[in-house]
Amino acid sequence: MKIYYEQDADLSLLEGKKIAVLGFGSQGHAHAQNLRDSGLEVIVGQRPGSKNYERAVAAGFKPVSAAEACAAADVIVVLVPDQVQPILYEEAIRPNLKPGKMLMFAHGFNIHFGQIVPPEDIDVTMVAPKGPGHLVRREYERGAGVPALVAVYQDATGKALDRALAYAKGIGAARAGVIETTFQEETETDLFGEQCVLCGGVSALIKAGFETLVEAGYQPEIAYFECCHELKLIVDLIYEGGLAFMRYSISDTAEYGDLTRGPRVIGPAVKEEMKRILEEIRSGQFAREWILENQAQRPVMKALRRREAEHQLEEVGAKLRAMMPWLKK
Ligand SMILES: NC(=O)C1=CN([C@@H]2O[C@H](COP(=O)(O)OP(=O)(O)OC[C@H]3O[C@@H](n4cnc5c(N)ncnc54)[C@H](OP(=O)(O)O)[C@@H]3O)[C@@H](O)[C@H]2O)C=CC1
Ligand SMILES: CC(=O)[C@](C)(O)C(=O)O
Ligand SMILES: [Mg+2]
Ligand SMILES: [Mg+2]
Repeated sequence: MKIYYEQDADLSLLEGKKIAVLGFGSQGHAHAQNLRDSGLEVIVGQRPGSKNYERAVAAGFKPVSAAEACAAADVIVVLVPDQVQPILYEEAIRPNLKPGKMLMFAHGFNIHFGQIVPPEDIDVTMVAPKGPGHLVRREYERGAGVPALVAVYQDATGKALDRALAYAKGIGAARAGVIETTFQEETETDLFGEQCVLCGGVSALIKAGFETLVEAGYQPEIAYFECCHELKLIVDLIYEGGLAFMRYSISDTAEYGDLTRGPRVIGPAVKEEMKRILEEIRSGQFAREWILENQAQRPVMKALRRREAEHQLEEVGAKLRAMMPWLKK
């Protein structure tokens, strides 16, 4: 394993270069501001007429169209949603690629699954933060950083890795550690993580626990505090000191229940399903499904989003969170 830190990255490789950050959303707003605060020159490519445009202006940028940003830039970072990237690539990016420029991503989906095929005379790299965009900004501001993965898909200049590492340093990731990987490994592990553990697995676990208690006649408010609200407090301990520190902090009663019951909840059947989901990712089956879903104007996504929003957990949670104004961001 190769992991890089601040001393391994040379910011001067990007000094005097123009970096076009396309998109001012979750990752975009964080990368643009962190890079600028690191002393680098950033051009924000953001279409007008949206909240994100106003946010970019409020942050002191002068947003231009994606095409204009790409034409002016030496480094182009694609931080619009994955499903939008192939369209933006054809319309605004490809016509403005010149030999020696570097095209960058924060996730490998479109390159790995062949939705974007760049010309051979440019560098193609990735710096993928292992955390949500808003934390990429928040951590940077307090002198810390969110770890990231770095990968090189094409090295036309011979300097692709060093330039990508400079970028990783610019967004603050090198403070926490930047692990070298490939587009394939990043794409497959990122999709697996968000589907099975971080987002899909956790949401399903919370809902199953909540529903079990409510169906047994317990108060939904108590079920919410127990199975959802307190999760953050427990995860914070794991984040700080691993499972051992979490188990040190909880009662012996909780720890015994954890050790004996946890593996029954997440048993062999769950792991078997995880393996099937991983295979769908590796084979491209998930990618095809998601690409077609977008082409069909997202019928499944819309139906599922609606159904989720109507879940009792969300209703009860909104009511309880309103009484804790300090949670609001
Ligand atoms: N979210 C995260 O924390 C993480 C994301 N990533 C990766 O980073 C990349 C960006 O993701 P994320 O930050 O979530 O993206 P967002 O959904 O936050 O991106 C929103 C940005 O894209 C613009 N945009 C959306 N649709 C269009 C369109 N049709 N044409 C032009 N611009 C559009 C938005 O502009 P407007 O306001 O005008 O709609 C806005 O600037 C992805 O590759 C993702 O996989 C990687 C790690 C974590
Ligand atoms: C936040 C993150 O890393 C994710 C879950 O991979 C994503 O938003 O795609
Ligand atoms: Mg991720
Ligand atoms: Mg992801």
